[in-house]
Amino acid sequence: MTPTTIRTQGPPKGGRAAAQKEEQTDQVSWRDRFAALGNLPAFFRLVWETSPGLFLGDALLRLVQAAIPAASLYIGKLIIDQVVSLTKAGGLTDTTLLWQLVAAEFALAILSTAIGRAISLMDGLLGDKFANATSIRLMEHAAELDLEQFEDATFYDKLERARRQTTGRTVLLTGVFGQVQQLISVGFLAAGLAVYNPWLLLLIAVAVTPSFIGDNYFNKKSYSLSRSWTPERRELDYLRYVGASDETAKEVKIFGLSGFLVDRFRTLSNEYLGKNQAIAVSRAGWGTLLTVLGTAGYYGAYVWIVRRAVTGGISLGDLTFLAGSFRQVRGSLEGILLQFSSLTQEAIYLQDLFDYFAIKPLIHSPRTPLPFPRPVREGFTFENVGFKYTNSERWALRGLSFTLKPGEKLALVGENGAGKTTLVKLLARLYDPAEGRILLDGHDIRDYSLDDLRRNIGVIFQDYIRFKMSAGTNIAVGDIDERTNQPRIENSAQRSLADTVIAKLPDGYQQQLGKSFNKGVELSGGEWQKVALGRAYMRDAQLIILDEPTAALDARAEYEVFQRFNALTEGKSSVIISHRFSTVRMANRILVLEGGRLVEIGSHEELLAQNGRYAELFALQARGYQ
Ligand SMILES: Nc1ncnc2c1ncn2[C@@H]1O[C@H](COP(=O)(O)OP(=O)(O)OP(=O)(O)O)[C@@H](O)[C@H]1O
Repeated sequence: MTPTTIRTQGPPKGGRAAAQKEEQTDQVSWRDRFAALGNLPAFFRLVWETSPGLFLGDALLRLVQAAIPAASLYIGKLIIDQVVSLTKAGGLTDTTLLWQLVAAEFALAILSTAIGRAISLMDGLLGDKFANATSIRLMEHAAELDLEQFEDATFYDKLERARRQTTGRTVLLTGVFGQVQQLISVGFLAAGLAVYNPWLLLLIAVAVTPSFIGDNYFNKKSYSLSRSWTPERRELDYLRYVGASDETAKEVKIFGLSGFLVDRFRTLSNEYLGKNQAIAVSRAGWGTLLTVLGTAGYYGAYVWIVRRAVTGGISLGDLTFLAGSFRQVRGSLEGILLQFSSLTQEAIYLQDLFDYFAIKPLIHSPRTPLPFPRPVREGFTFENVGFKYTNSERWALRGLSFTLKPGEKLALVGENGAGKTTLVKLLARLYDPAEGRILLDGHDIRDYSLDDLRRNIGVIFQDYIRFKMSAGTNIAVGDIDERTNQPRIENSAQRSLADTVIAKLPDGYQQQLGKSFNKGVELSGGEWQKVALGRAYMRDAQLIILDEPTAALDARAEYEVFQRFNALTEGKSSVIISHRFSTVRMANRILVLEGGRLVEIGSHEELLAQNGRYAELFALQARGYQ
C-alpha cells in the first residue's frame, strides 16, 4: 500500500470541511488493492492458529461442494437425454438407468444442502473464535503501548479501525473461502462449456464486466467515506456513552445536557447517513443498469444455444446442460468479481489491523536489564530533567535536579499545572524525559527492567479507577497476582481505613461496587479513596506515591490516614502530592514547583523561614481557616 494514498494521520475532530478534505486523500487505487491482498497470508496464518481443525474441515468441505453444481447439471443432461430416447422408443425399454440417475441427482441435492449447512456452521464457529482471539490480542497489544500513544488522536483512529476488524473479519474469512470454492466450481462448468464452444466463455466475460466495474467503483467510494469518518464515528460512540451511562447521568441531568448531546449526535449521524445513502442510491441505480447489460449478454448466448438445439446440432440434454452451465458460470463469475472487489476492500481494512499491531512502544526494558536494587541504597536522582508533552510547545518540567533518598518522605507542592503529576509519571516511566535523566542508585532508570521498576513503585493517582468489580478486587488491583490472598487484602484495607467502609457493605469484600451491575453498591467519594488507598498497601513497593489521594477525605480521616501512612511506610520512600499543608508539613522535605521548575526545597520549617513561595502559599491557606 502506498503511503501517499492511504491516510495514516487522523483528521482534526469534527466538521464537514475536514471530512470532505479527507475524502479526497482517502482514495484507494488498484495498486493499493492488489498490494492489500498481500495481507491475506498473514491473515490466514492468524485464522489457522485460531483453530487448525475447523480451518481444514471448512476448506475440505468447500472443495467437495465446488464440484457439485457441474456434476448435478451433467446428471440432469443425462436424465433428459435418457427420457428423450425412452420416449422415442415408445416407453418399452429398461428404465433402470433413468431411475438410477434421478436417485444420484437427489443424493447430490441432499449432499449439497448438508455440506452447505456444515460449511456455514464452521464459518460461524471459526469466525467467532477468530474475533475473540483478535480482541484478546488487541487488548494485549494495548497494554504494551506507551501512555503517550494513548494521548494521541491518530492512535485512537487506528485503534478504532482495528477494533472494528475484530467483528467484521468473518466476512473476509467466508469471502475468501467462498471465492476459492466458486472459482473451482466455475472451472468445472467452464470446461463443460468450452467443449461445446469456447466463444461462450468470451461472451460470459463480456456479460459480467459492466457490473464488476460498477461495484468496484462504489466499494471504493464507501471505503473512502468510512475511513475518513473514523474520528466522527469515535465522537458518535463517545456521545452515545455520555448520553446514556451511569457515570455521566448525574451531570447530564443537572445541567440538562441531554438535548445538546442528542442534537450533536443527530447532526453528525444524519450527515454520515446522508453521505452513505447517496452512495447506496446511486449504487442501486447504476447496478440495475449494468445488470441489464449483463443479462442481454446472457440471452445472446441463450439464443445461440437454442438455435443449435433447433437445428439438431446438440441434443435436448445438451441444451439444458449448456443453458444451466451458462447461467451458473455467469452468476458465479459475477459473484467472484463482486466478491473480489469487496475482498480487496476487506484486505485494505485488514491493513488497519496490522498497522495497529505494528505500533511499537518507545518505552521498554533494555535487552539486559540491571538487577533492581533491593533495598535501594542511594535513591532516585533527577539530573536536569526536562519534559514536554507531545503536541505541546511548553515544557511541563524543566531543569529539575534533586534526590529522593531511601526512606525519605517527600511532598510536592505547587499550583495547578505546576508539573507535580508529570514528575510522578516520569518516575514510574510512563514517559521518558526529553532532557536530562533520572538515576536510581547511580544508573539511569532506563537500564532497569520496566516490570521491576513498576513493581517497586506503587502509585495512586488522583484520577484512580473505580473498577466496577468487587470491593476486594478493587484493593487487590494494587498487586493483582495476590488477588486470592484474602489476609493480605484485608490487611491493606485496615491500613488504608477501607476496612470500616467494607464492613458496612452487605457482601463485605465480595460486594460488587458501582450501580450499573446487579446488586452493585455505590460508595461516597471519600469511601472510594480509602478503598483505592488500600492498593498502595497491597504492593510490596519500595517507593509509594500518592497523588492527592485524600482530597475527598474529611479532616479527621485525612489526619488519621497520614499518621498511619507515615508509620506504615517506615523505611520506605514516599512522594505525596497534596494541596493541604496540614498533610504536606508531615514530609521530611518539600519540593515547591512553579511553571515546571523547582523553586524551593526544604523542610516545612526551613521553607517557612525562607519566607518565599511556600511561605506565601501556606499563609494563604492558613488565612482561609481564620
Ligand atoms: N497528557 C498531557 N498532554 C499534554 N499536556 C499535559 C498532559 N498532562 C498534563 N499536561 C500539561 O502539563 C502541565 C503540568 O501538568 P501536571 O498534571 O503535571 O500538573 P500538576 O502540578 O499535577 O497539576 P494539578 O495540581 O492540577 O494536578 C500542565 O500545564 C498541563 O496542562
